[in-house]
Amino acid sequence: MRYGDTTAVDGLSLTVEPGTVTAVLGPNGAGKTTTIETCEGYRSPQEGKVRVLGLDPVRDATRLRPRVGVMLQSGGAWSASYPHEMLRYVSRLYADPLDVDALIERLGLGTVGRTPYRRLSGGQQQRLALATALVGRPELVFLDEPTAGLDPQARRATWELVDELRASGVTVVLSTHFMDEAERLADWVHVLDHGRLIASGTPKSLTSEGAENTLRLSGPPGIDVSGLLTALPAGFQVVEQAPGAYLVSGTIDPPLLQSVTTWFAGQDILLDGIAVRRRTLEDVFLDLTGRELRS
Ligand SMILES: Nc1ncnc2c1ncn2[C@@H]1O[C@H](COP(=O)(O)OP(=O)(O)OP(=O)(O)O)[C@@H](O)[C@H]1O
Repeated sequence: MRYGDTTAVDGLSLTVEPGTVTAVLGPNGAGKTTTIETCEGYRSPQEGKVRVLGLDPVRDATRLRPRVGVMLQSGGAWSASYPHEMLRYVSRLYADPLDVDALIERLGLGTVGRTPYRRLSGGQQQRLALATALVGRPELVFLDEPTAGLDPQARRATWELVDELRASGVTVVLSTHFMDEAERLADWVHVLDHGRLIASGTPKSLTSEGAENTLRLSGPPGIDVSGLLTALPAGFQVVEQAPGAYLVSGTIDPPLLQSVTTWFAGQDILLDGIAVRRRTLEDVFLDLTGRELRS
């Protein structure tokens, strides 16, 4: 997929298994939305082939529309419409829709019935977009950043809905910038960068590759950790990830933990947090895509 001189999606090849939740991850501009919108039939690729439920998303759009739910990153709503009105209208386009009132309650939109779409908060607009994607009982749902801008309660409610969709056999493809969300929800994760697939696997397989776990320390900022590095066996890494937050990577075992705390005691530094954790998907993501801010 090219936009002028920009190649947004570049030789990407991936498959989504029916009945699973797949997360598409990647830094800003990686090509996630373009990929998803191409699968939704909103964009035609200049090269390559897309099949959704065995059909061509552009040529067979009329056959696909009743079977596919779409939540766009933004837009897609009539600005003057009320949430109930809009959802009821959309529901009537489907043969066997969900109960609109129940869905409205479920997504916490019961109290905003008389507020036009344009005056809803960003999070309420997101929830209405999610309801619109689900009301037709789709077999396959595309959710582009479904929890962006949601408060923690709404985020959890969305996660539960996605769990239920999977339990009822619906296939879910979502993009997200929340690594904990991908780890919590996804059966399969695809990481894109510069329009290419750079990693693919279950959250568990991706996080168990490389270092087994990490040691996270918190204490005063700006400690010179080069001395600690020399006190540890070869092959370990120590970085100050954020002011006062230190990460030791390598195989963390009890003697290693002892070496670390002994070194800090020798420096007369009192740490206020020590935690041994396995690598998170966020660690993997930053390793794969770098820590620098993208332009
Ligand atoms: N309509 C367009 N015209 C020109 N360039 C575009 C257009 N849409 C996207 N792009 C470019 O294509 C690339 C991929 O964009 P895309 O929106 O697919 O990325 P993304 O991974 O979804 O990003 P984000 O996480 O910021 O939503 C970017 O470089 C973007 O600037």
